[in-house]
Amino acid sequence: MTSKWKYSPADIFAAGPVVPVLVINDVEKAVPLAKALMAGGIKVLEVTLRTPAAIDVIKRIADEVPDSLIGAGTVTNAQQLKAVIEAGAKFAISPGMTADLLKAGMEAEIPLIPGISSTSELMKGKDAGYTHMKFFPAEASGGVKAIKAISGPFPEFTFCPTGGIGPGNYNDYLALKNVVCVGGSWLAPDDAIESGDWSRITQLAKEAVAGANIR
Ligand SMILES: O=C(O)C(=O)C[C@H](O)[C@H](O)COP(=O)(O)O
Repeated sequence: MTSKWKYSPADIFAAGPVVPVLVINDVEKAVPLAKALMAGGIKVLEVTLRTPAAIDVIKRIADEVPDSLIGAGTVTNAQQLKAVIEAGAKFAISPGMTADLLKAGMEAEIPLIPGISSTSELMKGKDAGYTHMKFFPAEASGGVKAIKAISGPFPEFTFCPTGGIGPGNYNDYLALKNVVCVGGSWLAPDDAIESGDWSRITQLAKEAVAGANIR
C-alpha cells in the first residue's frame, strides 16, 4: 500500500471494531444519525450508495461532522469512486471488485477497501496491491470458518467481514487474528432512522462498542 493517503486502510480498520452500514433515504437524517453513532463511541461510518440521497448524505456528514471517518459503501465502479471523493468521503468500500475499480482505487486520493468472498478474488486484490478487504457476504460465504481457512495460505491480509453479522456473532469474527473490525446494518435499523430514534441508535452503538472483545 502506498502512504499517499491521509488515512491508510489499516488506520480505518483500527479506528473501531464495529462499522455501521448505513442506508439513508432522507438527507436531513444524515447529521443527527452520524452524531448519534459518534455519541455511542463509533467514528467510522459507511454510507451505502444504495439511495439517491447518498452522495448528499456523505457531503453533509463530511462538512458537519468532521471528526467522523465518513466512508462510502457500495462503490462498484470508478465513476462512483470519483463522485464519493468529491463529496468528501475519507475512504470507499465495495461489496466486490472489478479490474477497473481495483485500478481506480490504487490511483485514488482516498483508500478503497474492495470486497471479496473467495480466494481467487483475494488473489486479484493481492495482485493489484491491496492488503485490506471486505469479506462479503460474510455469513453466506462461510463466515468465520471461511475466513479462518483463507488465512492459512494468505496470512498477510486483513478483513472487515460484513453481511449477516450482529450482536450474537460479531465477537466470533473479532476473535480471528486477521479481523479487526466488522460491519453491519444492525447498528442503525431502518425503523429507528425513519422515526429519528437517535437515542436507540446511540444505545446500540454503545452496547456494540462496550461488548466488543478487542484483542
Ligand atoms: O451495500 C453494500 O455495500 C454492502 O456491501 C452490503 C452491506 O455491507 C451488507 O448488506 C450489510 O449486511 P447486513 O448487516 O447483514 O445488513
